[in-house]
Amino acid sequence: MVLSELGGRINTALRQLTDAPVIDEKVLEAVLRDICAALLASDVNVKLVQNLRANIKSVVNIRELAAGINKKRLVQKAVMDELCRLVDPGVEAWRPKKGKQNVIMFVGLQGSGKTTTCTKLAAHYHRKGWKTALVCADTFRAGAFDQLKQNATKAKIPYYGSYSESDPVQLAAEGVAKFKQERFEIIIVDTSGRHKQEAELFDEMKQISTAVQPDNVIFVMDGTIGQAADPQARAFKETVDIGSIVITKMDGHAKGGGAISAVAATQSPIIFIGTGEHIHDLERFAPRPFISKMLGMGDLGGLMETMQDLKLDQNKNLIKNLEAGVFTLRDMHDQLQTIQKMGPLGKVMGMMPGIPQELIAGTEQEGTRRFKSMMTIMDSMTDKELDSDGKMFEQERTRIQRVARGAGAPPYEVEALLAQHKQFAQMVKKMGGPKGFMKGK
Ligand SMILES: Nc1nc2c(ncn2[C@@H]2O[C@H](COP(=O)(O)OP(=O)(O)OP(=O)(O)O)[C@@H](O)[C@H]2O)c(=O)[nH]1
Repeated sequence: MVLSELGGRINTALRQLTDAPVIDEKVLEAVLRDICAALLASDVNVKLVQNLRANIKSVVNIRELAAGINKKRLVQKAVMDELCRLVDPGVEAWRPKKGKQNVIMFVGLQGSGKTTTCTKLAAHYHRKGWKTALVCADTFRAGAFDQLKQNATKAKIPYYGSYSESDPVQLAAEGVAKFKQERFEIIIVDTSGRHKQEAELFDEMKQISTAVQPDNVIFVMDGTIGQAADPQARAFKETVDIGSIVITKMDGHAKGGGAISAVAATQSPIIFIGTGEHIHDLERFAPRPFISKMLGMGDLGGLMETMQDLKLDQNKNLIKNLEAGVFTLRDMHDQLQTIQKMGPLGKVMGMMPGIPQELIAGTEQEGTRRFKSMMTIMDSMTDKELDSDGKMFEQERTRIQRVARGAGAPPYEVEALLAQHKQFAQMVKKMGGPKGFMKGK
């Protein structure tokens, strides 16, 4: 899962607030030190980390806080707010307009994932009912047109390109003109990349931009890029008017922090992240849900969208329960089962509230093992237990022993699962109800 290790480390740092008998400046210092170290290890830009630390310290002035104020919650909130600010330039992301010919131009270095992301984005809009087309203006890399053609054909998306025309500006202009005339609503233009920020690449980008007059320029950045992200993003921003960012390769072991900090350099919002090589491996990005997911707190909005996209109707009960602010052990059990149906573990997992962070971290194999162990524990519960809020385990602790025996697992694993469930049931309760998060959906 994206940045799950960073999320885990930040959570560990924050746990010091719970463990300390009194929260004083020393404790706050230790928490901030560990959070900053974790961010730096994930390649988040050094200056941004320094700002984050200073901002939190200015909000949480331990010595001057009045008695009775919940310091732990104050620190947690300040950390959450600052992490969100890190990925939020405070600019509203561009949105295509219905009934208009929206031209989107992709830019980025070679191999950053432009061509792949163009098709992913086209497929995304196509799924949502927009009349979408692709234009390949990458004449630099010989295989680029074939790659786009292949992906577009698979996704049933009309495309334009040429094997013989070598002028990318002309190709782009022709393709866009053709699709505009045919009243396509989303016209995505793929451009070529180069090994590094060369003058030639930037000249070409400028010329294409002048020729097609894009409504939005998307800057595609490789998530594994590290601290080099900052100068790269600045160089692109100075040449073309970047409107939004997509960060790719955020699956696997990408640290991601470097690319994420590019938000500050470009002052442009990240709109999607790429999480794999397949056409559906594109996740919508929004600051708060992303941070919430990174910290293992789930992303209900993203989850709902994915469930709708994948037409997972069998989860009607879960949706009903979530809306009512209820989250039983059976809901947790069903969530895990749903993951199995959704394909590779870890893909959708981070979006699901109630899925322990430890399950997401580490390799696919480790995840699968932990996943199976949780399923076995829940399969050893009775129907009454599964449909409950888990309190009966606290009241009758022999139930824990019985389930552990049945699952062949140590009792502490059962307790860990129950603790996790409790935490998320509380969160769901807050989000449900008349004013809750789900009501805005
Ligand atoms: N794992 C993973 N791989 C990705 C992702 N996005 C793209 N890739 C892979 O990255 C490689 C480069 O992607 P391309 O789309 O060809 O990159 P490009 O920016 O168009 O490259 P040029 O046309 O040479 O400029 C391909 O092997 C893609 O499959 C992603 O989100 N995750």
